[in-house]
Amino acid sequence: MDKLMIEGGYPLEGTVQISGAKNSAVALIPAAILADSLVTIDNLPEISDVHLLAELLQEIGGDVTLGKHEITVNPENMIAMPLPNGRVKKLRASYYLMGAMLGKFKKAVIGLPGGCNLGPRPIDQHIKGFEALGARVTNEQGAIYLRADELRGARIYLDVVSVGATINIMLAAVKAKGQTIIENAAKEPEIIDVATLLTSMGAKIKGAGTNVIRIDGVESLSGCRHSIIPDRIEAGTYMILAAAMGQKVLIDNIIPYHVESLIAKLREMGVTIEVSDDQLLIHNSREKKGVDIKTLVYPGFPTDLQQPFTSLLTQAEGTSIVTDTIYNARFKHIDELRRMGANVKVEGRSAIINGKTKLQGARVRASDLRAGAALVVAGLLAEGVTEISGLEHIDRGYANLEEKLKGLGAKIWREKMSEEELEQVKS
Ligand SMILES: CC(=O)N[C@H]1[C@@H](OP(=O)(O)OP(=O)(O)OC[C@H]2O[C@@H](n3ccc(=O)[nH]c3=O)[C@H](O)[C@@H]2O)O[C@H](CO)[C@@H](O)[C@@H]1O
Ligand SMILES: C=C(OP(=O)(O)O)C(=O)O
Repeated sequence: MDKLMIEGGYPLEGTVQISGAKNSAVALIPAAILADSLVTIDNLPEISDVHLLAELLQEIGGDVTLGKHEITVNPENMIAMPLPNGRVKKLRASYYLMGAMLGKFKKAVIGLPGGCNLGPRPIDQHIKGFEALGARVTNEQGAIYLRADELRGARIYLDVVSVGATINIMLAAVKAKGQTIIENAAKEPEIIDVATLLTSMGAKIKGAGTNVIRIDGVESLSGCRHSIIPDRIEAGTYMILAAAMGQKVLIDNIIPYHVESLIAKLREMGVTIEVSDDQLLIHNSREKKGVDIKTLVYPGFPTDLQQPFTSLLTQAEGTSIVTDTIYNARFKHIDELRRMGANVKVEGRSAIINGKTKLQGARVRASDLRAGAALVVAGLLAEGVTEISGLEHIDRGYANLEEKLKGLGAKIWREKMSEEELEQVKS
């Protein structure tokens, strides 16, 4: 197992290319199950979640070719093979196999998903949707069993605005008989991306990106080619890094409109940002003001950027308050930031940060994907060397992190963990 080593204090300068969106890719790959012929998806990020999903599609008989930036899926020989254990537990998005397999085969057995441990992450709204479409859903020893004689369109009001439930219901409904209406749907750009792929396959979907989505079921879906949108969370992470340590950093291949809430907050802190069609130029300012953020569903400030943003706030003057309204326990990075010298405390759903503080390199552990991003930001800011374990989380969502950061001038490398360190991580 590797650890990430960062020698902090070096300014960042240059251009970083943003990869395709993780949270699109992990829904688009399962969506390919629904087609009758070859689906090709490009601008694919090189992340472990993509590898796991490719392997899962192979487990159910898919003919899958995974390249560096492209995946092709031939679903012709797929079968409704149960997937109760193994890889499904290693990522969150394995829950999309439920919607896609139910939509295609009218049955599926899928283990409960894994993913970042951010406190409770129920899937009751996904199940409510599947049941409304006519499926019988049971939980048997940690695996979800879904069966339907036929799927019929229904009106489904989501009690909680959920990205996963919105996409999963779309996947199950595209081939159902009649019309499905999802009310109080999530509006994230990744939902539009999935609807775009399904539409290219022949689905009839209106309203993706608004809070009411209408789907008219079709008999069959065919193969197509699709290009994934840029990852707004990866882009946001590099924007935060540029604001923390950058002199002049160009963030390339993005949709600036998708990161407006972050642009607004960085400007409020005193960071200068020039916006063009598919790029952002970030100039660092030495003095940054503290700001408050509250995470909200899109287009509000994304919960997935809350953790790296907290590291940046340790460098801002005054008190900042970060409140996460989506996940109440998304603060596992705070103890690690304190270990590095940050003056932060957690009260209820908020982290209170007093800046500006000098950070010191330390041995820290990434408990989840964006906690890892927070520690990378802190490591680049800190004096001395920071050692980050828990890299398997970071590798779920950041494509070529070291190469991208080295290209900007960071001192960052991977090292094998010693036997003693491995024992410490396990205990
Ligand atoms: C693979 C993927 O796309 N992951 C993203 C997705 O996760 P995910 O789709 O799992 O997150 P949701 O949007 O579903 O969750 C939002 C909130 O709704 C709650 N909830 C959700 C479903 C449900 O059936 N019942 C319920 O109570 C959750 O506990 C959470 O508090 O959106 C999150 C919120 O933007 C992001 O942090 C994740 O990066
Ligand atoms: C929470 C995240 O991922 P997942 O839902 O895949 O665990 C994330 O991308 O920040």
